Amino acid sequence: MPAPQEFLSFVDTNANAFIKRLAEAVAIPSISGDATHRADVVKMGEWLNTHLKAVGVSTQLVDLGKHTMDGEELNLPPAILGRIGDDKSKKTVLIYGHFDVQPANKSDGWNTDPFTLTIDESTGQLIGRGSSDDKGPVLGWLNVLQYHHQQRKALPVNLRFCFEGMEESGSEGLDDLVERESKPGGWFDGVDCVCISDNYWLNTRTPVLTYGLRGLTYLKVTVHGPGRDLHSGVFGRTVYEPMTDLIAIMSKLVDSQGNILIPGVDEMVCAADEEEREIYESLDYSYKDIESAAGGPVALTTDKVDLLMGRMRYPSLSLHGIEGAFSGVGAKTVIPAKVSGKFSIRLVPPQTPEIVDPLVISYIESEFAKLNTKNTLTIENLHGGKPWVADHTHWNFEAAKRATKAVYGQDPDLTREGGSIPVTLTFAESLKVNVLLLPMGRGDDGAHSTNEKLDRSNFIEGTKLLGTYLYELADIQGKK
Ligand SMILES: C[C@H](N)C(=O)N[C@@H](Cc1c[nH]cn1)C(=O)O
Ligand SMILES: [Zn+2]
Ligand SMILES: [Zn+2]
Repeated sequence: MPAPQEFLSFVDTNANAFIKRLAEAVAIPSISGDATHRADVVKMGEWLNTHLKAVGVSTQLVDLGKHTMDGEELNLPPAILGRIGDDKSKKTVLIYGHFDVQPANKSDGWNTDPFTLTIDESTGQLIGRGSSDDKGPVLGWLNVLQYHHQQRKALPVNLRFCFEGMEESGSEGLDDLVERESKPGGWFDGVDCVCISDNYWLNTRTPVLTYGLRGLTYLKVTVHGPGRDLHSGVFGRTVYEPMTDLIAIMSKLVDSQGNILIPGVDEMVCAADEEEREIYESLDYSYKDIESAAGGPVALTTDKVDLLMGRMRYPSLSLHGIEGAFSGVGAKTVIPAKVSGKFSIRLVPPQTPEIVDPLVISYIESEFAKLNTKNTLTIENLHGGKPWVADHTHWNFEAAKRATKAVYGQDPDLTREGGSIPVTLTFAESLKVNVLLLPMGRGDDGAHSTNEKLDRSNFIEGTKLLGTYLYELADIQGKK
């Protein structure tokens, strides 16, 4: 059953109202990684809950308990469970998304206020934190629901929803909820497949369906030294300096070509054979796509297959920052007393945080011992998640492929995503059903970066894609 023309026209007619609603969502700075914004994450969840109920979804806010962040005990933002439809003759689809965002400050290099959705009329870009990751896609589902509710049209499938406010900070508390609700009688009982719209096309031209995600382990290495910050003129060359030790350690984790220097980590992943390289060769991609998305001529190689495998099928280690170091304007002559280096490793099968962390910790400890310093070292895991790979020949993918062809007039590329969505594997394992990633945004959206945007056409055609996918699912031969 193709999506009704009336639905597609409704989306076009209401495009401006949908953008206005996206602006409301972007205006709530729901930054999960910043304790001072925890109330905003809760507010964003309440906003979404209200809008879901307004389009006919029965919802429940679920308390996920507490957690500790930067030494402070905080309430986790409630997750939202939703349901609409209970027709036994229809398939039941679980939709996941997140309403938290990454931090953003104008001073990071944004051209506009990150929490004011700015419409660039010349490019059609909707610029603002969360526009692409993941408020745009989440609101895409609201747009689809609004048509069915307002026009009193039955949905072609039953829907279940799971929205969280901690995805950007390790999805704390969510695995337990998903496992509990996947049991007989639980909220997700009877789910036939899962759809997540929370990643990106590879480029700016070709829609994709995604069948893999990298996992993640995020670590914080702290070097503790003197009892307080010191004057470098008074103490320079007389004490062991924490920053010097930390930089020595951080410089031994990865080289400038991206090779991970921790013994055993890169080696854990087998090399691709010629047949596998051909899969990457067939994707619509070039080093120019990565350079234009990155905003500079910085690709590690011009070999497209090596670039794609670097993003999708091999692990990567990135250095993110140093807490406690002097980073303000001016030239403060300080020796920081305690500094923490933060880095993460994107993991691919068979790697998991449990397997990789011990290798990392013992390597850092042995490198630290070689420094012969009197400073001390601690290592913490801030959060993590396992990698995930799905069967892309499943009817769930076939429905999404037909929907893509119908909306965009072209077949999607099949990709693995370099980013992580920790709960994906939990859905796959707890529900034992196929999970599909159906992204809305483009490869140059700048998720997590400055000037994050979602193209107007991706928001509007992406809404059509999500709705059309539900109609194709209803039609396709599969379970039910
Ligand atoms: C792919 C998804 N939209 C995303 O951005 N996931 C994050 C998850 C995360 C983990 N730590 C912080 N955020 C990512 O891949 O970085
Ligand atoms: Zn993100
Ligand atoms: Zn996301």
